Amino acid sequence: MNELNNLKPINEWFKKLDSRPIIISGPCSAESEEQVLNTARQLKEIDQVKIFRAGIWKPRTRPNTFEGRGDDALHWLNQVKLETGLLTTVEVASPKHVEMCLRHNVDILWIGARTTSNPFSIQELASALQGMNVPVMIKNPLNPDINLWIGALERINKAGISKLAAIHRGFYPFEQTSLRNIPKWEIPIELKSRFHNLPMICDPSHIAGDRRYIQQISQKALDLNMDGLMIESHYNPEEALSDMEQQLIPSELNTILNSLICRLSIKDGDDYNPLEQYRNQIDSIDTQLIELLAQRMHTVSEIGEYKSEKNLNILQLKRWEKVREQGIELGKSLGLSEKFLTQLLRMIHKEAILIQNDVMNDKK
Ligand SMILES: O=C(O)C(=O)C[C@]1(C(=O)O)C=C[C@@H](O)C=C1
Repeated sequence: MNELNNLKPINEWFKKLDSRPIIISGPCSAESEEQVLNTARQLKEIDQVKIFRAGIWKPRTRPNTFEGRGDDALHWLNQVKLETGLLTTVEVASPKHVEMCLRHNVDILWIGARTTSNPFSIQELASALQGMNVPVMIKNPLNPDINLWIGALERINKAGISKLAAIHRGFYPFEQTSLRNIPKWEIPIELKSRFHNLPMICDPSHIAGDRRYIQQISQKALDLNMDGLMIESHYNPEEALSDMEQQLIPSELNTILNSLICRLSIKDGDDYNPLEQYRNQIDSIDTQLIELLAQRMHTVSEIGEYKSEKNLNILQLKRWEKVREQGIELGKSLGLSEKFLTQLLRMIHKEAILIQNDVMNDKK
């Protein structure tokens, strides 16, 4: 059974997160104090940006590549908070990272795709987060396994984290594609349809791998009703030590954000329409209602045969009163109004009389 309890909408995580979509931005990695602060200062000028992201410990595919500045960078992030008022978020992959982030007042933690892929690591993080009141965002695992993603969300939620979000960053492509990661939009849609209250952020930078595609992926995410976007930015991407091609300078980010259309209402034809699910439920309930009514009328007809044979009255007042009373009593206890129940049962009884009338007339 799918279970995520007490999930809090992202707008309730912090007072500052009062608009939609939530925009998270900042460098792939915190490289130097100058880079972190310069980028943050430029991002602060963009109204929509509320959260500053930076990788501090970078789990890279191969060793001997830049793996982040580690603990020192936490001080730079604190500086960002003090100077710009932006909230901060950092990737954590071990209990030590969690402890360091909490000690340095990082506002929001995120768990990366590689970590989500490993339930052992997730369980260790869940134990470290037990009883903490810190928001956590969980990226999808590298492979398109929705259960692995759900499992990670459940483990962290079970540790008492109710400020929880999923981040869709696309899935590892086994073949070369124009995008760095395959979006497989059906997976976040399925996740959202299983957990309506789970905030969903899209990470267009990692899906794209190339800044040219970030606008269109961001728009698609918003069209799917996602709650926010995590987009990498760097004050000088040409000199970035990692993910150079996908980072935007803050002014480019601003242009993209201004071009995005945020749909406020759910329209027919959107790929994800929560109403559609309720309507499917209604359809299925209505089918059952009609089938049950048909069954009831079939029994009424059989009673009609019996009454005809034994020459009994169609109208049985005592029985009708009992049917009405017990129906109203049950319906009221389930929250239905007496007026509605009275009308409904009266209609059913009227139809029963008509059916029995027909049965008896046929027998004449
Ligand atoms: O119990 C019967 O005698 C019925 O025929 C069934 C039924 C009903 O619809 O519930 C129909 C007519 C009677 O007046 C009372 C009840």
